[in-house]
Amino acid sequence: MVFHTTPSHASKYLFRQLFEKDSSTYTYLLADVSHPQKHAVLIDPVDKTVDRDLSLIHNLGLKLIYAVNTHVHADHVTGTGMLKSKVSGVISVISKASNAKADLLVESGDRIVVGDLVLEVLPTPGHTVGCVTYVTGDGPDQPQPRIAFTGDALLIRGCGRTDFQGGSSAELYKSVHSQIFSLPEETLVYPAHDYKGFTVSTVGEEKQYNPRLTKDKETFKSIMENLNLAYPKMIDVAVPANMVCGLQDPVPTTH
Ligand SMILES: N[C@@H](CCC(=O)N[C@@H](CSS)C(=O)NCC(=O)O)C(=O)O
Repeated sequence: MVFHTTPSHASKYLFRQLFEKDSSTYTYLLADVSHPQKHAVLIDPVDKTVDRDLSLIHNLGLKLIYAVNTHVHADHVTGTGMLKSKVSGVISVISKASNAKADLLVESGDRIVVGDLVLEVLPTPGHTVGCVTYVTGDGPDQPQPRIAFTGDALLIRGCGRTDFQGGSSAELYKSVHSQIFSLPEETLVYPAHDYKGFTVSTVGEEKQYNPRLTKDKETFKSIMENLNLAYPKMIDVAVPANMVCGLQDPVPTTH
């Protein structure tokens, strides 16, 4: 149990931060363990680590309901399609704005409900057109402080690049400031990647120390135009696959 919850909720929700080392991707497992069936959600699963994640879910006695993506990833294939093929009833989720296929296409203000746990959808385009942040609800029965799963919009002391998939530095600046930096300062920030060894931050910390997003908009745009990053190695495979959630409607295996 890692949530910094009030004592009354300390044993209600389960949270795990999982890592896929080849793409430095974080996957998050959340569950309402007070729910009779222990409903669970995976955020940003990776194909290579689906078996690890399912083994954990099995060990913990959880029932996976949702496999959720923050966006169409360019550096790895999502595990969403594999999860659907291995666990019946799993609902794949991505934003409507991503133009990708999934069972549930979410947009601003939508809520994903997992037991009593609520994930609210905040539109945070800029790294890609369809990026969203999922933030836990602010009701009294929700984790305290709130938790924001920012995908690649906001990384710890960084942010997602804006040079492909409809990326826009001006849009990303607006998204982070209006949607994420407006959350309570103590809100925990859990990104989709980390390349520096960080695991978690807070909105207040990023508002103070993020070396890109603390700058004015024009300086930010200039920083983003001069990152000179190589394209992700898997982009040509990952983007088309992730437009169908890895494998949206898998053909059942016959033996
Ligand atoms: N070397 C990796 C890709 C690294 C990279 O470009 N990361 C993206 C997020 S995944 S599309 C990014 O936005 N990075 C921002 C930054 O400042 O590093 C690979 O080849 O896969």
